[in-house]
Amino acid sequence: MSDKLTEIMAHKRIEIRDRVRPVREEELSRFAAGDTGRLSRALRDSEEIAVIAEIKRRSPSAGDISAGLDAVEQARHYINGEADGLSILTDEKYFGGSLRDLWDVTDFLRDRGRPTPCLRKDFMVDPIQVLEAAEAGASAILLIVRALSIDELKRLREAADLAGLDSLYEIHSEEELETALSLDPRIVGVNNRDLSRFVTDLALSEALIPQIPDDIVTVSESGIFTGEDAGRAREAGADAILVGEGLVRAEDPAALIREFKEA
Ligand SMILES: O=C(O)c1ccccc1NCC(=O)[C@H](O)[C@H](O)COP(=O)(O)O
Repeated sequence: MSDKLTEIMAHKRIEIRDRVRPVREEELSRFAAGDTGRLSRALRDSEEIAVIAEIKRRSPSAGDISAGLDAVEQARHYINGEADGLSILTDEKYFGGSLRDLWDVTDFLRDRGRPTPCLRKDFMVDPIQVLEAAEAGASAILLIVRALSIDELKRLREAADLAGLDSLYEIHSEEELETALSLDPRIVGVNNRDLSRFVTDLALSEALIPQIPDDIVTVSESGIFTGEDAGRAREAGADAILVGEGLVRAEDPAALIREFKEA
């Protein structure tokens, strides 16, 4: 695992330590309500390349991106641009996010009558975080394959399934792809960012996405800024792109989402 990711995961395990407790099946399953797989369906149903638009104030690679960003206002731009899904970074220390952002955005979407699915983008290590995601209205969680043991991946997936949440398996190598494929994924995301050097390269999506079976929804993540980048991801066979910094810095995020979709 890269140094930064090791540091973040170690921090996360300490941060959640006081909240960890056994999570009962009934606590999770009351959220399932027959609507499992909302994110994977939304991404697959999109006629153009689907866009998951991310809310992110800062990151280890970019530093401050938009320290004062209002999560709901940003979500409003994304909805105006017809984003197919939203990704909300809930990690405070490294990304400036919070669970409050997730609650606020899902409340906003519900009030607007918009069912746009939200991904809780965080460093998941324990089922309690899956329960928190479901309580806050998320439709999906992130599982970073290189950061978790097989047992942890299975335990988190089981909790997500019980709560009716999709699991996005994030990979960065062929070996991680093999691991993800052994776990019957509905969604696999290729993270173009090398977390040890902090450089992004869409060539990774171009190499890995064609190796993913067609019945799995594929997402190209990180380092996408232009219509041309989105076109490269689409050419590689991606069903969706996940874009953070490019959209947060954009003067008109809704227009940029439309540009991605037209690429
Ligand atoms: O973005 C980082 O610097 C980072 C560092 C360590 C772990 C994860 C990190 N990013 C999380 C993400 O996956 C991105 O926020 C997401 O893919 C969007 O990337 P971008 O469009 O390049 O902002």
